[in-house]
Amino acid sequence: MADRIPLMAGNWKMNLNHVEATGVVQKLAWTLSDKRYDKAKAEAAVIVPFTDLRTVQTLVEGDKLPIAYGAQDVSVHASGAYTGEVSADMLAKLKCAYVVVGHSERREYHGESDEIVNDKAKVVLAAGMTPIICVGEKLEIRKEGRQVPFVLDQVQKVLADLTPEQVAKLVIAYEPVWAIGTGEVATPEDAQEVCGAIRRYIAEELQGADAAAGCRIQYGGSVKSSNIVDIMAQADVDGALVGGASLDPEEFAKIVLFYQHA
Ligand SMILES: O=C[C@H](O)COP(=O)(O)O
Repeated sequence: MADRIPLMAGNWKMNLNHVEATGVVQKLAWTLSDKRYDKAKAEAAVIVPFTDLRTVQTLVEGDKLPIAYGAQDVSVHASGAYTGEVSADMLAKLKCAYVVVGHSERREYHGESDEIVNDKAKVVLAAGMTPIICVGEKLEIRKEGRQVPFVLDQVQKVLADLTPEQVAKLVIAYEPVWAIGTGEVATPEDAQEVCGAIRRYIAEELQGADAAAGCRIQYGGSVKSSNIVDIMAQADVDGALVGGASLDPEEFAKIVLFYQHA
């Protein structure tokens, strides 16, 4: 896995208000420190609702916690009359390290296309943060055995016009939609098949070998402490985007600390 430090990102989705966030982040930090967490072996991040960001920032900075944080979405617009939107500069001002773009729930419920996801990735990069760009196929595509070409087509579109240097630093999350929140986890081999194909495609067809070697590719979909070790044993899986299991700080800490059992 070269020198790519695995990224374990907990996507809280629309769960945990800012008061609850304090307790969860503190408990996560205590548990990690208790278990001698080593930042060089895995990076821990929480991807929280917008309303939690300032609280999490204050906690992380104040107590110097070894936890990165970020947002779940961003506007493509820089500023102006876009009611309800949050700009990349606003997130950068809150010192977000990461911004998730193109999550399948945004694609499904808010009609986000690959082109919008590409625009969002660009504004995140321009504001100095790292996008976690989500791709993944629905069940019918998987049943037809078309998951690899389908996801590579998404990858080509969401990475359009990005430079090799930008791609080397970003994160791609492969999340088969049929495995999200369903308890239906892809096998480690399923995850490797698509993550490996993404890396080869970037190397051979898109931004080149250095970009492919630097880019971190996560798996997401019903990740738990009981399956993370086998998933992380795959050559092209550089971490996980974790939904439900990240709401429990003890369970999420076990996922971050997967390397202690690898
Ligand atoms: O962003 C996270 C994914 O949607 C996975 O969610 P899940 O772990 O609850 O299946």
